[in-house]
Amino acid sequence: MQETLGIAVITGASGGIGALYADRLARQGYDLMLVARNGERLQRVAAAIRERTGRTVLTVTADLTKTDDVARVATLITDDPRITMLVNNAGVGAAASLIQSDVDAMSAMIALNVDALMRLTYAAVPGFVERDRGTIINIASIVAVAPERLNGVYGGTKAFVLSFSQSLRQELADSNVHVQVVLPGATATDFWDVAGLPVQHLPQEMVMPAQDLVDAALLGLSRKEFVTIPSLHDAGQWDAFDGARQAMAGNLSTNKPAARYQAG
Ligand SMILES: NC(=O)C1=CN([C@@H]2O[C@H](COP(=O)(O)OP(=O)(O)OC[C@H]3O[C@@H](n4cnc5c(N)ncnc54)[C@H](OP(=O)(O)O)[C@@H]3O)[C@@H](O)[C@H]2O)C=CC1
Ligand SMILES: N[C@@H](C=O)C(=O)O
Repeated sequence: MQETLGIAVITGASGGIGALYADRLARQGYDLMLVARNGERLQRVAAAIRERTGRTVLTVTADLTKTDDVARVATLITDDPRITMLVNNAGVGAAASLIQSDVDAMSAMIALNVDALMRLTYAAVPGFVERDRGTIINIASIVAVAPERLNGVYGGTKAFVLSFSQSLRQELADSNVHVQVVLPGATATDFWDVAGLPVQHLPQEMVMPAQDLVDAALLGLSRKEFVTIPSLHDAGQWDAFDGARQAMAGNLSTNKPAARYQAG
């Protein structure tokens, strides 16, 4: 068996995109720590990967909307110097409008998509910096830049993931800790059932198989990409969008209101 590349921690690994990351990273030579709520599904994913790759696969049953569970996973990450990668993938979405959404469910979504991701990143980064080695992969969404597409709270959580990753990347620029943020478009997983809009209801030309999404994202990672949008065919569109943002950034804070806001 090839030597280990360290342990990759993957949240939301009991199915969908996370389970595919688990498979692909184990094949690359990572041992795994897989996190999700459904222990039985996690065990099945882990057993299949052990069988296929011979890698060591640990499972951690945790509900990442719960403070104590997040703290438990954070401690596992902080305490284990063999961990070299964190894939912040666990997340839920919603298709309902603000008026039709249950505000407690929205709050739980923020706890998972934002707070858990932030806390686990805080748990991983200091050790990665100290050892000058590590990779953080944050799974955002195209709704980070197109929030009108689905539920607004969901879009807001993914905008957080993008902004947080942009800032983190800048902060870690002088280290060997790499940050990648992945913005999937619609991907064929259980996500859509959980979100309340079966994937069959989407135009099928917009829906990517989950295997293709993960393989493309990992190819982007191997090229040291920061932002990876597998479904965006014209990469120049992202470059123009981000270039406009960066050009504007230097003009956003001044000591006088703009002329259009000066009375008279
Ligand atoms: N599918 C899509 O179209 C898109 C998905 N994404 C993002 O991709 C990521 C993965 O989603 P995807 O694979 O599609 O969805 P799935 O619903 O297939 O998988 C979600 C995973 O997250 C886990 N999870 C859900 N809630 C919790 C929780 N409270 N605590 C711990 N784990 C939890 C689930 O496991 P369990 O139920 O066992 O806890 C499951 O393993 C999400 O962040 C999503 O926002 C982004 C853009 C598009
Ligand atoms: N990226 C999906 C959700 O997050 C979508 O295409 O809406």
